[in-house]
Amino acid sequence: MTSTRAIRTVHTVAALREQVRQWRADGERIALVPTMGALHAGHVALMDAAREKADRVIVSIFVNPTQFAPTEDLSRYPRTLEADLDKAEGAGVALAFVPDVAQMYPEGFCTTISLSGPALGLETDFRPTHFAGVATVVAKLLIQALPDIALFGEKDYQQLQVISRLAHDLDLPVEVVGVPTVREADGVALSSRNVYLSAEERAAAPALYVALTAAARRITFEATTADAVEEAHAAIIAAGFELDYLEARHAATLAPIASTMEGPVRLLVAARIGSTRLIDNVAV
Ligand SMILES: Nc1ncnc2c1ncn2[C@@H]1O[C@H](COP(=O)(O)OP(=O)(O)OP(=O)(O)O)[C@@H](O)[C@H]1O
Ligand SMILES: CC(C)(CO)[C@@H](O)C(=O)[O-]
Ligand code: BAL
Repeated sequence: MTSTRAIRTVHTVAALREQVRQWRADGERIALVPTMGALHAGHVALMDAAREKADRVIVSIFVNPTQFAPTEDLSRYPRTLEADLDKAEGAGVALAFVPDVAQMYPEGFCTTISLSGPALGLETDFRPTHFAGVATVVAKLLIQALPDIALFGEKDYQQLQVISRLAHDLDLPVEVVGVPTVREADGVALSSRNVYLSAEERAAAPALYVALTAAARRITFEATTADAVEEAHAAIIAAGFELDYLEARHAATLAPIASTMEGPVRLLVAARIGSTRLIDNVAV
């Protein structure tokens, strides 16, 4: 069957590499936007930023099993490939790389990346195997596509710092670019997992961003982080969430930080409401 789409879809590393080889021969600059699909306006912002910085944009769509713990939502994670291809095409993406699990993890696959630094604490305290899975799949994608730049959302702020460090430490010849979080009008960060929220849970969801921005304002005044974090903690619990973490960290290293005198501060939160786990973060 011949596709009528302007976007080309490939499923194998060999086909991805052949397309990249042709573009490189034409002297074109290439951007990669890694995703797990279920694309929304947050992903489109990454693609738009990629279009501004490169001649050709590749989006990868792969729900990576190795970053999910056995108890997590791998089986129910939203999968909307046709709508995703429409959105990517609308955003001017030239190529969708849509591998299956056997393509990414063939029989006998047994290599993972071991992390420290920005991977310590926060998400890792609650999803201990998560970043090893993310780092391994992102390293594979970067080596498969060899883009000039790769774009990631600040919504997953710890992931962005882990990947920046990974690319630097492994001398991957790619510039890692962070893109600001796209939010709903009420402040809720767009996320594929928002579809899990009931109407009542969705109504409570802005509490995360409201509490974070209030804490950021207070820290700007007081310099110290502890009291503002405690106040935000209480506000989020009062809104009906169970808190995994709410912490002030150094914006680049993600080391714990007590005051703005020690460096730039980022506030990061993960909280659960019903069966949904949301994350968010703001700069101070
Ligand atoms: N609201 C957003 N603003 C900017 N970037 C985003 C936003 N949501 C996701 N991204 C980025 O899109 C890329 C792909 O993310 P992913 O496919 O996991 O989507 P997601 O909405 O974050 O889903 P999940 O619910 O799994 O967290 C990541 O770099 C992520 O940070
Ligand atoms: C970077 C990523 C595509 C790796 O699977 C994923 O963690 C995501 O969507 O943020
Ligand atoms: N956007 C992060 C992917 C995950 O939570 O698995």
